Amino acid sequence: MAEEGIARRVVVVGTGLIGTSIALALRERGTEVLLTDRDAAALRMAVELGAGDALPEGATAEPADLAVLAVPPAAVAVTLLDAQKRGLATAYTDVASVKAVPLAQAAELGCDLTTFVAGHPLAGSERSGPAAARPDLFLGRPWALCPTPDAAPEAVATVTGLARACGAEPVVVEPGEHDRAVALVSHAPHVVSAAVAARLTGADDVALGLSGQGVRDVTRIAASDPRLWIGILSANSEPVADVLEAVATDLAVAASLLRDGSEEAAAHVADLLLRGNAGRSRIPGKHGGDQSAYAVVPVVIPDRPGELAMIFQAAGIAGVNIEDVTIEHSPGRPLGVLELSVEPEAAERLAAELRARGWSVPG
Ligand SMILES: NC(=O)c1ccc[n+]([C@@H]2O[C@H](COP(=O)([O-])OP(=O)(O)OC[C@H]3O[C@@H](n4cnc5c(N)ncnc54)[C@H](O)[C@@H]3O)[C@@H](O)[C@H]2O)c1
Ligand SMILES: O=C(O)C(=O)C[C@]1(C(=O)O)C=C[C@@H](O)C=C1
Repeated sequence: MAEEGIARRVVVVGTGLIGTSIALALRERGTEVLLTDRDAAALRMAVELGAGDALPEGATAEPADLAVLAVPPAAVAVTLLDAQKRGLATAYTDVASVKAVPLAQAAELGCDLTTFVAGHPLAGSERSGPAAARPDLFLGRPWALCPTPDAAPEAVATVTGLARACGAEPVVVEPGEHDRAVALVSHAPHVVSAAVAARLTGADDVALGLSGQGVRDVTRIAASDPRLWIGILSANSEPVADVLEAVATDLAVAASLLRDGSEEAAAHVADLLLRGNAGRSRIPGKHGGDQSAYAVVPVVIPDRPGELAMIFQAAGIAGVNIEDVTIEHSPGRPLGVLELSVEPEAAERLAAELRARGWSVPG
């Protein structure tokens, strides 16, 4: 170990979106990374992206400090068994979106659970494969860790160090609790997104042509790889079904109230919308903070090269840290609205600096 909890040499098994993103984040910190994937093209691309070197065939001369198994949930247990038989590393972790089933499979296969600490970074994308990988994917995101009672403290320290090295916040949670939690905040939302997107398969050109940002936001994750997601959902079926049934009840009640058409019925629909506002406001912002804690400074920006860079530079000159950024494009016009989230006390200073430099800052 170079320093406590920080691995010097890491093997990444599975060079898709998550494995390559972890490898890139580690490479930025100078960690030696060895890569392997059963798909030769995915491995080659990860190597070309600078994520590390290909792991030589057969056992490595000296076990790495850590092997990260970034394969689909159904492949975690067999991949762990194989990696442990090859003596790839002194500690092992996975990144699968579901935890209880792969852990039970690993125990059943006779894997060594003293060196394995199951993990799950809560960051990703609707895109798969190494081409979509980013070293900053995990910055400020939670990274669930589910050590079993058998896990050695050294293995827990090494895997905690991996999460921190990728810029994430480790959160220790029991596997069953993890799976129920992600059913609510990740897996059921995925199915709901797919159900909304599925309505569009029969949409005509007029309807599709009127698509705004709302439908794009609600359906972004519906573009994900169905093979990966069926593996996730079927390994967490009961908790996901519980959430989907509750959502389906809300939707069925809303539909019947809308058909009713009375003022009283509309008030009940409004109640669902208000519960939606309340639920949405409970999602933590960056670093687990309250997202409503930031003030938003809107800036009208012409669609010109270098515009964003100049705005960020002006924020730097004003000594204002930008916590988050969104861009709303104005369809068919060479304009957009940039929304800069900043600490409330910095909002006026930033607005004044930007106005002084000629940008339009409404409000
Ligand atoms: N996609 C996300 O947003 C996301 C986020 C967090 C965690 N995860 C989890 O990360 C894991 C990987 O997902 P991904 O999005 O990177 O998928 P991906 O399809 O981009 O990459 C998976 C890689 O694993 C390889 N692979 C599959 N089976 C293998 C095996 N038996 N041995 C070696 N390599 C094998 C594939 O060839 C592929 O390159 C999954 O367990 C998933 O649940 C995904
Ligand atoms: O942002 C996305 O594209 C994701 O769907 C990422 C997301 C999530 O639901 O937040 C999806 C599955 C993972 O297990 C972790 C993260």
